[in-house]
Amino acid sequence: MLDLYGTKLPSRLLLGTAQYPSPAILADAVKASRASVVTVSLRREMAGGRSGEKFWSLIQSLRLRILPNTAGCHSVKEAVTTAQMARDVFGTNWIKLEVIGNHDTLQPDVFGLVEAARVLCEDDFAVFPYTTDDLVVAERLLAVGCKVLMPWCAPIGSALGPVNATALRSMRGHFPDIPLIVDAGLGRPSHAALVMELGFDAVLLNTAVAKAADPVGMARAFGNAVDAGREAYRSGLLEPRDVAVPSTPTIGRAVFQ
Ligand SMILES: CC(=O)[C@@H](O)[C@H](O)COP(=O)(O)O
Repeated sequence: MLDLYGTKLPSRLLLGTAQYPSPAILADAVKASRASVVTVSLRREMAGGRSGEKFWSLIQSLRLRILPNTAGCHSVKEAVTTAQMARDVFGTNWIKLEVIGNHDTLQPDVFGLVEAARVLCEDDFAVFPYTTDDLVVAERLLAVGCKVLMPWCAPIGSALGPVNATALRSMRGHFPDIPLIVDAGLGRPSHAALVMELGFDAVLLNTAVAKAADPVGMARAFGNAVDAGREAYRSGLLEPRDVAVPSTPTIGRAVFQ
């Protein structure tokens, strides 16, 4: 089972709740994915008025673990304040911490991220930092109290999939005991399977499901891909090699008449 801050979760898929064609499709997609955690944006809640209330009731009806996020925050102050409000609104100390540093790539401001994580960890938050695949930044996040890391594999919403699988592999190797969740940039179920085969503990995604022609079918496909990738990792994948190795025994000689 996936263990995040002492909470055991049956699924290794975390799903975002934005951009779905309708609330009903969102609910069906979440169920089809078998996700056990959904992310929710405080900004959306606050901006939504009555529709925000309905959305929140829907999310609650799913009876899943909620991971509020600080999506859209560009400074330490903004992210910390949003996290503190989210704790009150959603009744959880879990926070997916985003401090965005660049408008074009939506990549994290890793300096602000470490500082915001420090403040929030001191305030007893369970911080899930949305970060890059940089090992030094990862060390800093762990040093200030994060117990989970969430590296991107490509820019949010890009659907590019793992653009630097080598860096992800290296991250897994450096932090064998830290839960690592790939967050952002996954476009296809095969991308999710690939990062799970690398030994990542879970994936978090949104756009690839919400914007699919059939979000419910795509959610199911991602759920299956995550399971397949995890089982493949646990079953011991073969290392690729450059030379052929016969897969059929060739002892003896065939007799031709
Ligand atoms: C939903 C969420 O919390 C984000 O970090 C992000 O939106 C996920 O990325 P994709 O939308 O690229 O899957």
